[in-house]
Amino acid sequence: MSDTTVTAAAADGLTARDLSWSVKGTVIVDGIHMHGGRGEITGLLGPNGSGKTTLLRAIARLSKPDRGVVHLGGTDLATLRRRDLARQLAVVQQHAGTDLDVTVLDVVLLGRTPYRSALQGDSEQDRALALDALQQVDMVEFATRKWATLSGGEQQRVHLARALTQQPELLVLDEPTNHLDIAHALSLLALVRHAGLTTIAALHDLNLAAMFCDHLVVLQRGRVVASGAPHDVLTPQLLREVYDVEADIGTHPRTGRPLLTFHPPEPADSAARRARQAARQGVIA
Ligand SMILES: Nc1ncnc2c1ncn2[C@@H]1O[C@H](COP(=O)(O)OP(=O)(O)OP(=O)(O)O)[C@@H](O)[C@H]1O
Repeated sequence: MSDTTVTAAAADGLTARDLSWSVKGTVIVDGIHMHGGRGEITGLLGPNGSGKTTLLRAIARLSKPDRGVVHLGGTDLATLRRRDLARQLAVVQQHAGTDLDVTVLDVVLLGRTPYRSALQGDSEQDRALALDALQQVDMVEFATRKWATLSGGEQQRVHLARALTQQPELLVLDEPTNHLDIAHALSLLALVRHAGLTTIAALHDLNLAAMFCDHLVVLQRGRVVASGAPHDVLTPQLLREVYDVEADIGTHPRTGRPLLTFHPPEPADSAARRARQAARQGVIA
């Protein structure tokens, strides 16, 4: 059986095995094993600096892992040429800005690049796909606007439109809601769910993660410390141990998903919390 041959375990969705990445001798993500079900949203959680972006970059082959493999539908992503990889996965990164003097529609049409030759222009079908994606993210009236004039949240929605226009199997989203108001955050995640793509998304808002993700993976200091269904993962104990916060976990009356209510920290706890946070900043052995 060749490396790229489908195996029973890896055929369905995204599987990372023993994925590790380090910089100048410091291990940033360490031996990650995770699975994202086909057509499901897997939420990647963890405090600032826990390794979410680094892991997403290694999964998307934006950086080369030190070791480990990533399979999508049974294919080892490391075996794909750039163009084939771009047909398989689309990435929406944090701070993915560009200073180019281009329109919003031009940015979305970049999603069609993997499907055409260097000399080929945009087809009518490309434009129709791009405009449809802009419609879905509620940005179609901005199609002719200069990209650089958009707000952070508008740029984020356009980046999702570009990723959808790419028609990938896998969507990799790094904090896709961080610039969005609550209405657009909810509608963007609902749109992602409706798209039915295998999706892995780093999220900071735990209530949004609970509401939209099928599966959660929690990172702490570059390692997976919990993974499973939202109800199983989001416990008061995990929130205390990983985020150093106190919370009550109820059930959303309409969705049946976990509903988190956080306790404001007591002023007297601040010094102890800062000390615990400083202790957590340690380098991974
Ligand atoms: N190229 C690099 N050189 C040095 N340190 C790095 C590099 N890339 C990442 N790190 C460090 O690795 C750790 C993990 O970073 P990463 O961006 O993956 O965290 P994150 O979980 O996405 O954080 P956040 O929630 O703040 O976005 C951080 O401490 C970061 O400073």
